Amino acid sequence: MTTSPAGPTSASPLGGADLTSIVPQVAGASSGSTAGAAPLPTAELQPSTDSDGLEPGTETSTINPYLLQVLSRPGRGRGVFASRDLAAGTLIEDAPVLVITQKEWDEGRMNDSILGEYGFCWSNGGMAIGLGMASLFNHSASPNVNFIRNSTAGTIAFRTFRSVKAGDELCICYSADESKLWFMPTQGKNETTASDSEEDMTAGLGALELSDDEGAAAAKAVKKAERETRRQQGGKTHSARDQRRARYLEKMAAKGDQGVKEAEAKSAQEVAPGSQDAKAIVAPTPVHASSSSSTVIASEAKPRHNRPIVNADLPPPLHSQGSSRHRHVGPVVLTPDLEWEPTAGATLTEDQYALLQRARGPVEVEEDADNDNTAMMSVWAVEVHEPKLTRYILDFSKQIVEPRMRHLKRVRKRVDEAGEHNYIALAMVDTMSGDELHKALADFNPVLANLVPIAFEVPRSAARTQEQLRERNLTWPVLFSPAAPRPSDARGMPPAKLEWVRAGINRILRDARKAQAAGDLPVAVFCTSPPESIWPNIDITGFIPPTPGLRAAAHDTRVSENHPLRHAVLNCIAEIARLRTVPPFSELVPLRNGADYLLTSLSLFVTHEPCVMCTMALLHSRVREVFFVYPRKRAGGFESSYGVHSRRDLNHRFDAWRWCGDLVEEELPVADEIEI
Ligand SMILES: C[S@@+](CC[C@H](N)C(=O)[O-])C[C@H]1O[C@@H](n2cnc3c(N)ncnc32)[C@H](O)[C@@H]1O
Repeated sequence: MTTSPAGPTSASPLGGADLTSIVPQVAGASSGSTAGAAPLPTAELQPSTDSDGLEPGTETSTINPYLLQVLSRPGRGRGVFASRDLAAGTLIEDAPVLVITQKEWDEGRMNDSILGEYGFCWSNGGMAIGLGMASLFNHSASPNVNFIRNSTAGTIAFRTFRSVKAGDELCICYSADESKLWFMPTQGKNETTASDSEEDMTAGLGALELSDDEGAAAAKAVKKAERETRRQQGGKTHSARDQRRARYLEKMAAKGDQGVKEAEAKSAQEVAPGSQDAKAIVAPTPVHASSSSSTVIASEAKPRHNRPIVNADLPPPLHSQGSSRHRHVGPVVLTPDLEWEPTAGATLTEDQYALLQRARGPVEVEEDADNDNTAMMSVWAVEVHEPKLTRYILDFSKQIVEPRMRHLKRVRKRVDEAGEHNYIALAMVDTMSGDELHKALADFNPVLANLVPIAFEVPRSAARTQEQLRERNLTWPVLFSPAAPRPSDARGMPPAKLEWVRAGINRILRDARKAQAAGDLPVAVFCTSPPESIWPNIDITGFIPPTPGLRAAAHDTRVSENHPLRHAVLNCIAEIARLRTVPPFSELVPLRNGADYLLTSLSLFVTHEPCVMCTMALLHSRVREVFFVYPRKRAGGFESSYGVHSRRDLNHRFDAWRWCGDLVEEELPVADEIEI
């Protein structure tokens, strides 16, 4: 294989290094998926110079099995190009990196040097300089390459995520928000820029504004706050949301420049809660994610079109494969887990289990009614004296559609001294009189004219337990329809779990207070994989073990992000979704089908009963249980009549528990008092 004639320039972090020295690494890493892609003879590797205004003279030859080329383009310098068609999902580069610690980076003022344009954010706030082709991928708002950092191996893998034609430039996305770039991106062939996008017509200009100039950023935020105030003074009616936002900006302004910058950065921030700092995103580095990470995903695969690119070549969008479809990117920085002291004891005392109260949805209310063996209803039945009439009577009964009788078996046999009696249930007593039924039978078939309707008291519902079945069959045989096993109260909960729940509740209350102090609504969430010591018995309950170590915390950011959908629960689910796309979570193989829904077998703590939208999101994510403090009787997802968490007409149900114990922090506003 030929050495790059252009090689690295003096401005390159590679210095005078010979690129051939990394070829074995690249070839080795790629060969697994290259199947027969032998390097072409050098004669065929000549870079194209005839189109696209490519500048001759600076190109390399192809240097790896995928025949990537380095070509220069006016306005954006060198870039990486495909010299042959590549299928989606092709690993085109697996580049080793040089890691520079955060201290070295800062002390060496490397951000201000040429390296600042080439560094990838790395774990623990460090930066990495990618060898091989890694540093030469240009930015595109509609990239065709994803990259995944692996801090353990010290490499960055670059993979096409849609098919690429020979001659296409291979681009990654440095940031979905082009206003955070430190240069004015130019548009490549067949590329969409942010400024073309309907979403953001000013993104290009934003790039100029977001320099390192702190004064400009602060001035911009102050202007925004002034606009907000002017709007308020204009005598318009303002929503509580507008007012909260204005108060938030005022608060930030009162904190001085730093506060204004924070507010500005937060509004602009697109990374998920939990990602470390917004500064890294606006810093002049190709920061494809925010700073620190143990192993980090990078590219934002989402193009800036409104519609996702649909391409038959796309690899399956499994988050377990690490191909992120998610807008949020950032490092794996897990929020600390709960600290708790498991208490001894086999069972909870009466006082203890009263600390948790089930939020009962409509199904449970219905099931409670079903549990009442004395709940009866009246039906008309006829006794069949001549077996040959049975068929006619059953045909007649099919004409009467009565949902309230669905749980009844049609025929009841009874044996007494006089012999065997067979009765067939036909209609509800409250829908017709005995005479009307008699006439209907005769009209249906004259052979039924002699039948006399008899009123019976029968069970109102199917049997949920074997015991109920025995009991109810004594009056009339009913169907057996066992209810999902669900505790009616916390009595069966292990005492250790109660302490764990207490720790979770204390934590969200503290987080809510912090959110409130920062100007947001005091609503906080913590979602976690419960410790194995408090799992239910897997063999009996069919409990799917949760993803170990997976956890996230979030709070409501509707005020600070000025966005109506940034509810705490949604923020938290989004963070879990993001975490599942990055190692180590992306590398875990689901234990069984359905085991890798976003919140499968996870527990979630939330200060306030979630709204219906958030409850539905929890249901879709298959959360296992939710603990909350403040109910929202009017519009909550649990305690209102919606009872989203436990409906028979939805395909998942989960437990919702209200914490009724002491609160470590002084009380937060109750849910119906804050506008959430
Ligand atoms: C990581 S380097 C990419 C390789 C670089 N083009 C080179 O020649 O070394 C990042 C720099 O490339 C340039 N660049 C990347 N994408 C660009 C784009 N879409 N438009 C203009 N310049 C771009 C910017 O100057 C940026 O600072």
